Amino acid sequence: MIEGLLIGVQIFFSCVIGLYFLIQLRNTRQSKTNLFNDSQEKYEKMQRMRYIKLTQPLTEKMRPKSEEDIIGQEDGLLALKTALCSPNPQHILIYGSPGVGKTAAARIALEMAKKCELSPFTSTSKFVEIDATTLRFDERSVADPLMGSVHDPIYQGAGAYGQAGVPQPKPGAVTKAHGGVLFIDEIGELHQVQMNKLLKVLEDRKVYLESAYYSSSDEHTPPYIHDVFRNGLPADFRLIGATTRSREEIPPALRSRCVEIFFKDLDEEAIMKIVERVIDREKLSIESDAKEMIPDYAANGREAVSILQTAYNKMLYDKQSNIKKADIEWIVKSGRYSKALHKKLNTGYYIGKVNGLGVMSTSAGMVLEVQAVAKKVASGKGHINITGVIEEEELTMQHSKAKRKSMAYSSLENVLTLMKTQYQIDYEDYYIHVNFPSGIPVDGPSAGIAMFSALYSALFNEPVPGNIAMTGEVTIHGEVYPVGGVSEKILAAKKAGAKAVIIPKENMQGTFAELGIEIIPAQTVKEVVSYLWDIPITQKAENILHA
Ligand SMILES: Nc1ncnc2c1ncn2[C@@H]1O[C@H](COP(=O)(O)OP(=O)(O)OP(=O)(O)O)[C@@H](O)[C@H]1O
Repeated sequence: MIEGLLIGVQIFFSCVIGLYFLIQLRNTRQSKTNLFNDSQEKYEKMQRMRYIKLTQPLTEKMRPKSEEDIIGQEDGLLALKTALCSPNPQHILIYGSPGVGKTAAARIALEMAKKCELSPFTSTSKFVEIDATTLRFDERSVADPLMGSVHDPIYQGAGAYGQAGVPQPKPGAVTKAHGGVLFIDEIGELHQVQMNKLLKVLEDRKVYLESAYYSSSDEHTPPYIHDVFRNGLPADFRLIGATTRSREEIPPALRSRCVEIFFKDLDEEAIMKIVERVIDREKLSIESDAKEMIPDYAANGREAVSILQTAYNKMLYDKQSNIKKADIEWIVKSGRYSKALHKKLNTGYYIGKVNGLGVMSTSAGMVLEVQAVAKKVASGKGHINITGVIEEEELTMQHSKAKRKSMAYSSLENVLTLMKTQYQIDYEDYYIHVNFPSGIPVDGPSAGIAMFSALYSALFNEPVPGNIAMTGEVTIHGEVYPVGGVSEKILAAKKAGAKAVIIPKENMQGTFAELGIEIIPAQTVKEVVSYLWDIPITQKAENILHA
């Protein structure tokens, strides 16, 4: 009787367990069918999407394809080729404004290096492009498209590796670029931690990934995974970083590992060539006054191509047969393009007005006007005013931040001291105003001699020739100290129509003779005065200067 009862219970439980597994099996089948149905639906949708194609935008079509297509960047392109077409290609940093051809030139330079016998690049070398502004910094490195990451079993659900409890490495851009070039656009925006990791990879030429789930003694871990964790993922590439930031803003550790190349801002001539190239290739019909307007409003190559693309679309929309001046005027107005300032120097003489020279954050030179007025007032009632300069600057040091008076502001103080000690002008008896017009905030010491000359001209009523430009730092003893970016400044002065440029003697280089403009090296402000107003330098002044 008890035996019969036990058998009954056994049969009952067997039925329950059998039923349970039957339901499980049905559920699994059901979810598999659902998964496949869902996936099939998505797959079909994707196939339909692949048939939809918009035509290639002009900006894409007009991407430079060969060396000849890069306009106005001969020096930059040559420097790129030299760095890459070598048995030991170098890492490169390219500085330059947006849309001046940095990315296009880097691509072309790699293509040329691939054909160069000396270089280790081969036809399979890849150009991997990544934008630092879109690289999100993830402290846990769960997803790191630059360095690569590890999908730990807890993150990846029921995949084969996850089920086996094995961490799965995901190669990043540094590995994808192995054997080729890794191009990082806007490299100056890279997070500090990512920058440090990148420097380490440049050193090691491989990237090490870590995971708490990796065990070197686990026999179930496939050999590929052991190899990755033991020897790292290969990452032997050449880095080309592009940035619109200035050299000073880029970490010195990166700069010291790279050859630095500067791309120029494109002038009207270069932009016109780009415009003509697009018109030619696309067989666009455009009236000549419409064409001539474009370089006045396009600040770079990308803008030039984009204005043309919009003009072409407008022409089609209006059912016209050619692009007219009115179309470009409409684009300029609706796109809020502002007219480029191509400063041209005048040949007249001016009191209290001097052409200084500066360097923009993009390393291009520019002419900066410096104005000064000086009016004698009752003794001790003087007032000093300086406008158009940055008043204070913040310095970031290794472990702290500090503030100081801007260098342009300090330069004026040097000039005032000089006026008092060497020219017996007590500024407390004068109303003095020095102004930098044009709205560009000025800083740095290099406007020193321009400020000095403008103030000297205003104080002594001495007119200054309008076709001379100058750069140099002034000390309180009247010496002219060297400054940066002198060749870019000379080129900017030449483009603006200057007859001569005064520069610090220490900055003088033999190659300046090829620039086709008179260069006047000056060691002291007395020499500047002597050149501008032909006042002989007295032995006395020399003695004061070198005391
Ligand atoms: N120097 C140039 N010569 C010929 N075309 C140019 C030049 N500069 C820009 N262009 C045009 O502008 C487009 C964008 O240029 P590119 O992407 O190389 O500029 P970039 O300097 O890398 O800009 P960004 O810093 O914004 O990435 C090119 O595809 C090309 O059509």
